[in-house]
Amino acid sequence: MKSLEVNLGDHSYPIYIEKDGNSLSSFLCPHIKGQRVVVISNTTVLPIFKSQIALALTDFDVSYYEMADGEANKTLETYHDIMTFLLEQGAARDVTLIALGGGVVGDICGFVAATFMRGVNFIQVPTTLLSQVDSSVGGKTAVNHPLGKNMIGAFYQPQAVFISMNSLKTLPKREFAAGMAEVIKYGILADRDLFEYLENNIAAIQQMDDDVMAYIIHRCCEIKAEIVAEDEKEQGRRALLNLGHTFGHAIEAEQGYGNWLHGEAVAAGMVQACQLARLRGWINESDVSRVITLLNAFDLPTSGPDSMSCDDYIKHMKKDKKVKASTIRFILPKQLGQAILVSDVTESELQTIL
Ligand SMILES: NC(=O)c1ccc[n+]([C@@H]2O[C@H](COP(=O)([O-])OP(=O)(O)OC[C@H]3O[C@@H](n4cnc5c(N)ncnc54)[C@H](O)[C@@H]3O)[C@@H](O)[C@H]2O)c1
Ligand SMILES: O=C(O)C(=O)C[C@@H](O)[C@H](O)[C@H](O)COP(=O)(O)O
Ligand SMILES: [Zn+2]
Repeated sequence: MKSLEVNLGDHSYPIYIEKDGNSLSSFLCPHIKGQRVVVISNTTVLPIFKSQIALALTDFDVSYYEMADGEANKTLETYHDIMTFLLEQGAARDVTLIALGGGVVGDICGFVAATFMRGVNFIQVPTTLLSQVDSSVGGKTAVNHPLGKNMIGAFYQPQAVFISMNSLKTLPKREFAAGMAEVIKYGILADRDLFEYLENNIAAIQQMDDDVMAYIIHRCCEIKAEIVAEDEKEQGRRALLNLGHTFGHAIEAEQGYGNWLHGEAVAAGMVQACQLARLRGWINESDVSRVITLLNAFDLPTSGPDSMSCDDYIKHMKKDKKVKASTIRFILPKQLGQAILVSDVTESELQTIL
């Protein structure tokens, strides 16, 4: 068992990382405040882990909410259904919500927790690689709007994050790859050594070698925890975690939520960001090729959908949350391992790379 802390003063919390999930009960229970627990999960994940979570929660009064699977259900309608379920179950301010699943479940459960009776306790138990390295940490909670990704949400931190690497064993290959896109993102934006470690350990990652995955998950959580501790509400540096997302969110919204997985859209978006940086002479052709080669190793897309025009991207990117004074802002790599926020990308530059 490894653990690290997200240092946020009076709302600091631990991230536990374990290989087999055996300590679920001993690490989870101290973070549950009352007797009532509602586990929010989905129709794919709950059947796999219900007996394990039920065993860990034998001392509590537990109910389960199973949402439909998929990004297309990260909506206000599902949010409303969960609220109705909580009220019908008689949940009160002393309830603890547990998000058991990937980023979709985590984001929606977090938003419910932030707003049910103006805020209740919640714990993240992420079961996908993407949610273990990214979405369960940092307190961004949200649902999608047809006009834009994560448009309705709140910053609301969990009480704890419990990662069992064992859960990756049942994860479909395509979902594992989508998680690798966010892993590669950390290498590009913050840690050249991590990027090189990924390049040097492709086979071990593909085989989900325990030690290699433990290192990767821990390092990604460490980078995210450090950035979030410095800038919880994205007033500055946290925006760097959005590398690839300005383009990626446009792809997800334009293609219809769930058709491109979030990680796949981010992969294509990171290549587009690298190409913009290359155009400006910041990173060289060989760095762009290294990013593409690494993404290719996990069968991730390295360009956007052929059907999308530059205008299609711009239409969505104009609604991006980083827009300031009507200007679309992008995260671009200065070099491998360092990224910056830029506000002066021209339409002509976009036309060139898209
Ligand atoms: N809040 C944040 O900071 C943040 C960060 C990154 C991504 N996100 C959001 O996260 C979402 C993507 O998350 P995701 O990639 O985890 O997708 P997801 O939640 O849709 O999970 C992917 C698929 O894997 C299934 N699954 C989950 N765990 C499993 C397991 N152990 N075994 C078998 N199947 C399993 C799910 O049912 C689903 O079908 C997007 O909505 C994205 O916007 C949020
Ligand atoms: O935690 C963050 O900050 C991130 O940007 C992480 C991203 O990987 C994640 O997809 C996030 O949900 C995007 O945030 P948004 O504010 O662009 O919706
Ligand atoms: Zn993301």
